Amino acid sequence: MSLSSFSLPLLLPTTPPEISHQPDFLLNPMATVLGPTTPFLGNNFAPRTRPLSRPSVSFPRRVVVEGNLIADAAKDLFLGVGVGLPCMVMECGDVIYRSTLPKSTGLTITPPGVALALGALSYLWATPGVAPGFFDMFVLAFIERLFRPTYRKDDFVLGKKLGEGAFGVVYRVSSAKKPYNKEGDLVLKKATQYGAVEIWMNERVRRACASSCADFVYGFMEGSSKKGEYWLIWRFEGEATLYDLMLSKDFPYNVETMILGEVQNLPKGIERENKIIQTIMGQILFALDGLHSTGIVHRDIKPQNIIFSEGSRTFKIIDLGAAADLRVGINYIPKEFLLDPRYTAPEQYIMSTQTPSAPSAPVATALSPVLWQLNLPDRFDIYSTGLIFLQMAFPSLRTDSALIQFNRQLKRCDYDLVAWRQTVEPRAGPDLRKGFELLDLDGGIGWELLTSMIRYKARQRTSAKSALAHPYFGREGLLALSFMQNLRLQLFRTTQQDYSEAANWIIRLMAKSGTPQDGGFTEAQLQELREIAPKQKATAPRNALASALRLQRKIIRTINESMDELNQRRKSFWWSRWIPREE
Ligand SMILES: Nc1ncnc2c1ncn2[C@@H]1O[C@H](COP(=O)(O)OP(=O)(O)OP(=O)(O)O)[C@@H](O)[C@H]1O
Repeated sequence: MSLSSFSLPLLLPTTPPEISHQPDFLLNPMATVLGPTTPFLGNNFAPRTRPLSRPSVSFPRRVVVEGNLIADAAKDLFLGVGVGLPCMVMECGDVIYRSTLPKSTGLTITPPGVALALGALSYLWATPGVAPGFFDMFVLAFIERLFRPTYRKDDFVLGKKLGEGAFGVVYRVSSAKKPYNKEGDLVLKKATQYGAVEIWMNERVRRACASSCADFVYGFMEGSSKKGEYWLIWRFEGEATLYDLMLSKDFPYNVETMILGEVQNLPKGIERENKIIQTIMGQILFALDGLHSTGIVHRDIKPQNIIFSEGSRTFKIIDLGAAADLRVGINYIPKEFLLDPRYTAPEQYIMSTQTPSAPSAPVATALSPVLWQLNLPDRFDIYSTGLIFLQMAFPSLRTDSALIQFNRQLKRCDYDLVAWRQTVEPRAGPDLRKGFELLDLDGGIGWELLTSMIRYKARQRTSAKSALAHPYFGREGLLALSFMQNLRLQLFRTTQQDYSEAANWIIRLMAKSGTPQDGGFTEAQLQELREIAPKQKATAPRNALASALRLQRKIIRTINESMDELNQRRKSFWWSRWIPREE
């Protein structure tokens, strides 16, 4: 039995309207208020064809029309949401005259319904992407597994050791397996801990943004599950990392032909260096944007983990062992402290410390857009990338000890890069001055980009995507900024301001625009404005802001509590079951 037929006895007037001598408003008082055909009440109450006896209470026509409009909108809303009494959410027609039942049109499209559907779609596609995540996990990953080549331990001939970290050893290897041995050298990492995480991340990256990271070939577990080692194989991308290249006194000229293909027709100097650094930064940010768009935060961005790919002539990211997949909540708080303190952002955690562990995968996936927006975890990598930018611009900051010292100085300045500049610039040596000059080119847009990346608060840092849209990367040659680029710069600045900066900006604007009488505000008036602004008591916008912040805190608390609750139940590394084992 359908809902509507089940509820009919409850909703119907017992006396057929034709034979009733009672006034209509007694049978159905609301019909009187909202008009005889008000859809809000369902047509059960208001037959369309029967002649109506006029109610004794009459309303002006305008009120009735407006009432109908409101009722229509309300019905649309109920239809859109699909929640309400049966005849509110579906067309029941006239129960007395069944012939008036509306013909089924299949789908009822209403504006609130469309708005809801669009809202749901944009939530599902918002970073890190709930819907693409499900497609990736249950379709793409599955298909990939069917078709990709598999490897075993004996398929490799070990070569030179390339590196040894705390969690694994890396070798250059060649493949003994035909026909893959023709495809050039490979890199093998024998990883103990975090090998499974790294395999997961590399597979995700290969499907979502292959060009961002070193070309991953295969990963499997070698040996028994207790004492097993994870073997990870990549294509050999090239000999040099950005760190190796930056160690050279010739940097950035040693990279010029590698990335630009030719030597620029410019004399050696800061303009030429700026162009090379700009290209490297663009490539790093492009790779990062790929990772972030798919919900992966690297967390160990440093020159040692950026390799130059000789094949594609671009810089790529390596070493995803410390990465976190925010789409499914894998590894976002590792047990050990994996991060490199030299390049770590001040917050040290990508997620609020109130969120100590990841929820189960379906919950994490469903909540991932909310968590992403609340924490903006990608800004962690942006800070590290800002430090790389700084090191490229200032030769004197390229050594480890200089970087550590810089970090201390910056901390003393409360992570305010402008304050740091004011402290060091007056007594700067030639290397430091050269760096400032390079960043000050073209009206200081390089410096502006740098300061938008190195900020204490993650929320105030730019994202990889908006950094890529910064005019620093849009310049044609070294010409002055065009009108459009200036506009873009203004837009970038506006979106990057925090509240206090915005207030100052408005004050400056008012100072410039001036008053009609005396052509501008006096310094005293401006000072007054500045002082008045922060002292303002409970105004409506301030109250709204405070309520929004309270609500945000409440949402975080609620989510965290539900996560902790979910985590009480034993959560295994469900995803590590996806890692193949060598038979
Ligand atoms: N795809 C690749 N192509 C060429 N060289 C690579 C590749 N992957 C890694 N390497 C080399 O191996 C070195 C170590 O790699 P990786 O950083 O992934 O290992 P790790 O054990 O995590 O090291 P660490 O803990 O020091 O970061 C790199 O510095 C790089 O020189």
